[in-house]
Amino acid sequence: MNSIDSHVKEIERVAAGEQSHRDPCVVQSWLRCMNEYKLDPANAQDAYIVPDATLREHQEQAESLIRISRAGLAALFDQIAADDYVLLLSDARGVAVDYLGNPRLDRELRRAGLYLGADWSENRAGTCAVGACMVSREPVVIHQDDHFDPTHTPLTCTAAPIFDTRGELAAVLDISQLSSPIAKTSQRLALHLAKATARRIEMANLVARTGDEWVLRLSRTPDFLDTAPDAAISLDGAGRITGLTLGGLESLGRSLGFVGNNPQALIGQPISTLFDLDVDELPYFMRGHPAGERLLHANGEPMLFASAMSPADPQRVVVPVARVPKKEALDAMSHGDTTMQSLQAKAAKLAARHIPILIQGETGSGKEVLARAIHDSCNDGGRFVAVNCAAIPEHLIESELFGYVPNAFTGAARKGKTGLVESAAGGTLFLDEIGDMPLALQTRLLRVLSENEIVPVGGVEPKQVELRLVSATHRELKTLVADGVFREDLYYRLNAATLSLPPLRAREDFDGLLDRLVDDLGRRYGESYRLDIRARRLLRAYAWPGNLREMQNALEVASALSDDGVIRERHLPDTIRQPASTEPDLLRQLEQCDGNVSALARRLGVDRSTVHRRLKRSRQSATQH
Ligand SMILES: Nc1ncnc2c1ncn2[C@@H]1O[C@H](COP(=O)(O)OP(=O)(O)OP(=O)(O)O)[C@@H](O)[C@H]1O
Repeated sequence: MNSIDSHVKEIERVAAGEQSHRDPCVVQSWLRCMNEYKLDPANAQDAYIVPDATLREHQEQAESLIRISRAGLAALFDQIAADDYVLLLSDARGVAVDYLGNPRLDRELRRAGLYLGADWSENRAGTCAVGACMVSREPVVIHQDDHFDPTHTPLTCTAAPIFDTRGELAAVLDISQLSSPIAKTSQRLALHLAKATARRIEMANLVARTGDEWVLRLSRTPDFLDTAPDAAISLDGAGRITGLTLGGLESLGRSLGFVGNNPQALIGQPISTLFDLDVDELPYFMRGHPAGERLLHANGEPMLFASAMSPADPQRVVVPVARVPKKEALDAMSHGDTTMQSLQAKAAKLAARHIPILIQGETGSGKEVLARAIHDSCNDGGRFVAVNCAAIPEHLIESELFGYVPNAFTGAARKGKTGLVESAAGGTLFLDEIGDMPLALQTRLLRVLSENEIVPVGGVEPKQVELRLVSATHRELKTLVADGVFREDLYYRLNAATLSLPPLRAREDFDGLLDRLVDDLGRRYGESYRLDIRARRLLRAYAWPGNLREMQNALEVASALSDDGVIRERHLPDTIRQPASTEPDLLRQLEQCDGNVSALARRLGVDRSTVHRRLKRSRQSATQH
């Protein structure tokens, strides 16, 4: 009898009621496969990967959990990658929506179903770790011939459930290997790691979703109370339990006997049903008090150590713009965009010396923010003085910039006036729209740069000024030189150190910027806002001619229109909500991303193969027309 036959016979004997040496969770799953799903163990089926469009739908629904889980999954993968484990995050329907695996094994992993988009629901795939975990809501190891379908018996798979803050199954974390030692005990460490990571993800999810509530983190010992607690619960202002990390709480409850059979039933109950604790006492359990003394009691008995995070706890929020320490202002300008990173490094070096800097970039791309960041990054005590050359009437620019001596001209103040250049002495003069500066003044500016001196209107005595000049323009200065309206010598003087800000549509850190602006709005209005996936996709797909300023305004309006803090498609301006781009539009958008398919894929929120497919279609339709 070959091994497949003996495997099938064993399952049939178990189904007929024979005792088995297998773990109870395996036996129960086999019985479900035979009796409920009517699967045939002799009928081997290949792993099933859902179509791209279906996968995207699953990913969109799990979007926030995927985002919150990412750091935990990456840390886990680092620990297990050397042993050729793959890591799958499956949603509550059993479809792998996130995946980390060794690209070297890509083809084998895909064939085995250890891959993005694989459907591991038990009624389709038979006994498997994801499927059994979904049904039992318990961590499981399904090792080799524990699998029901003979196709999967080479694999070893370990899964742990991830619950949402109300105790519903949200996802399953699975780590698997294509081949493994015979002994099932070889997977003990894998089980421990999967459980620990699932707890961390539940914890991160609870903290991320309860911005305006208290979070009470619980631990058996004081040692890791603030850094790696066992479980957590969230509490509203009246001290009622609004959410919990079910996996952690169950395991604590089991060992301490304090939770009862069903921690989910705690939702809505006052915290006093669990511990001898009142909401007013929570501040005592915050960081700053010795961890060893933050001990919770139940019925007078010491129970668990606790660490409370207040709704305004700085650990819970992204550092707001206003609170960015000045020295780090330059770093805070981007969130992983490579062009910005090299620009920031260049800016930091230039700022350290008094070299004139020219910032180029489309309107609203952040030229003034960059100029301020340069000033703040090495503030030597002087002021940041911003002048918009296009906004001051031409006949006033000279006196505004250079000041004037007493009674210099009719209507001038009797005591004279200090010019903006002089008031920036020791600091930074920011000349916005420098392309609009009249020619005569350009000559005087050149003198400031080369001689470090100014002569006020009506005066003869030059005054010494040391300052950092940062200028900005959204126009092509070279063209202005060719047209004779911008001095060539000044152009060369400024052009030596040019910083070109990328437009928003080309930024690789688009999502980071978006989240940052949404967080900033939340802080400004004391609310908590988030974007739903459709709104996010529309924002990604839009071309943003007005760059960050336009995005900031759109989000400001959308957040005001949202009733529950969720920014949805209908809250966005019409210009952004217009129907999804047509195929010829796609070519235009590709151009805007400098032909970079990965950048376009990120912007549209789809994968690269989808972009390639759509581009092929649009090129075909372009040649047909
Ligand atoms: N890196 C950034 N992160 C978040 N917001 C930013 C960033 N850069 C700019 N902004 C926001 O975008 C808006 C436009 O920025 P800024 O005024 O610096 O642009 P600009 O290029 O100088 O515009 P213009 O050409 O019209 O003068 C501002 O409200 C600013 O707060």
